[in-house]
Amino acid sequence: TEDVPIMDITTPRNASLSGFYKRSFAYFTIKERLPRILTQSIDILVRNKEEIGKEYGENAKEELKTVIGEISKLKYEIQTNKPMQEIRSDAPDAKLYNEFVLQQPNKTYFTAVWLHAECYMYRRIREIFEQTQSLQSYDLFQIQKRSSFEANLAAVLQLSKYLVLKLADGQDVKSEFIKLLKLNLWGNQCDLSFSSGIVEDCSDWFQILDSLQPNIVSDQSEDVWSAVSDTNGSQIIDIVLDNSGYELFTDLCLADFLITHKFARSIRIYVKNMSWFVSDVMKRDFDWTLRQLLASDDKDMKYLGERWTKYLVDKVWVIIEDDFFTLPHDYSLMAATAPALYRQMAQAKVVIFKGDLNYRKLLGEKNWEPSTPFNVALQGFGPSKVVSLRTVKCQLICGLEPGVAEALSSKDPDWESTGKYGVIQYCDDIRKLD
Ligand SMILES: O=P(O)(O)OC[C@@]1(O)O[C@H](CO)[C@@H](O)[C@@H]1O
Ligand SMILES: [Mn+2]
Repeated sequence: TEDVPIMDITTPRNASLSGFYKRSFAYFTIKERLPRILTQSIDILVRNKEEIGKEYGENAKEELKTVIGEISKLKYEIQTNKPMQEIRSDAPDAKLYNEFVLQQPNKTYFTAVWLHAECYMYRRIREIFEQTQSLQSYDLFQIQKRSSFEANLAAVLQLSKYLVLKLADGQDVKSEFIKLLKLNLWGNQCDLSFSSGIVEDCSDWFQILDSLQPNIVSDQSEDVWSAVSDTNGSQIIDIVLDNSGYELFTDLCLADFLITHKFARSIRIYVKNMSWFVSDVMKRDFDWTLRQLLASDDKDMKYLGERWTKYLVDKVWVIIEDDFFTLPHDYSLMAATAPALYRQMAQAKVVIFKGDLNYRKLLGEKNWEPSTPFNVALQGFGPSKVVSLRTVKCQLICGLEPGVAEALSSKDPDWESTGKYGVIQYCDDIRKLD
């Protein structure tokens, strides 16, 4: 990357995050994290070659060689700051990608908007598998996602018991809801693109929930409660998922609680339709998780598996796959790019967005002045009431009291990229843009 005109500065205020700013987490991600994710994926393919051959046929073993070559090539293109090429695919989203990249002023990995470059990398991985005969449906990150769920079984077990015994009793529903909301927030720490494939055990959250309160740097859980517990109007709640494993389990517990206490008649659950940011949930991860619960020896886990399967059968829970969630577009572009999805979300009482990537998309990947109100940072996006549950894993934020960001930076300079802090933010007065 010697000949790249990277600026040795932090991200200027109000600029888009980009690898162009050397003193940023975006730069670090493109330089170190993304290539590492690709290297580790190759290792996993090599290690599982025989297994893959058994499952996908002998031809798959041959095609794996091509796949590995293509992934290495992608890694080289990133590291040497090449321009993002056209995606060669007939899939409808490929056309949108190609048009989108073409419109951007900066097309190389380090100079593009970070969100665009990072989404594009995962789309290219998809393209590599699309071009094979035998590995069309292979999910590069499946092994990691599954072992992360397994590594967190203790926490899943603990939460199952709590949900079945305690949260069903109807005592102090409000405080139980807020507790579950916070538990769900911290579940977002379990993200594999962050731990670069290293599975972490996030058990014992209930014990430490109170002690984590100071780390919620913007906490609008009271407002979330008011919106969710409103029994007038729409009784549909939307959840835009993030990661598989323990986080997904906490999401389903929240969705379960909302149904049990009649805060929603139905929950629509949005998933990714390709392997995404390593740990993000696809429909098949969701189904696999339910199968794990159904097959469990633990009676509470099994019971939840049965109840949730019934919710799906009865369409109390509905899983929705939509291309929009794997496009590089931020949410302010949803109304124009995916109008049907936008109208659908407008039917919801609230839409809950999970995680850091969704937050980046909500804020348009812009380095806002941290005290900017959430409703301004949303830049006109607001099909309905918007909730964000996000642990802070990269350098953008809004809705903080003046001085909070500065105080955190002096106390803990890396505070924005560790996932140690979190926000629960809410907006019901969208500023419409003209
Ligand atoms: O959306 P998630 O799972 O909470 O986080 C996704 C994430 O790992 O991807 C980005 C960088 O690769 C980071 O901003 C963030 O930490
Ligand atoms: Mn994720």
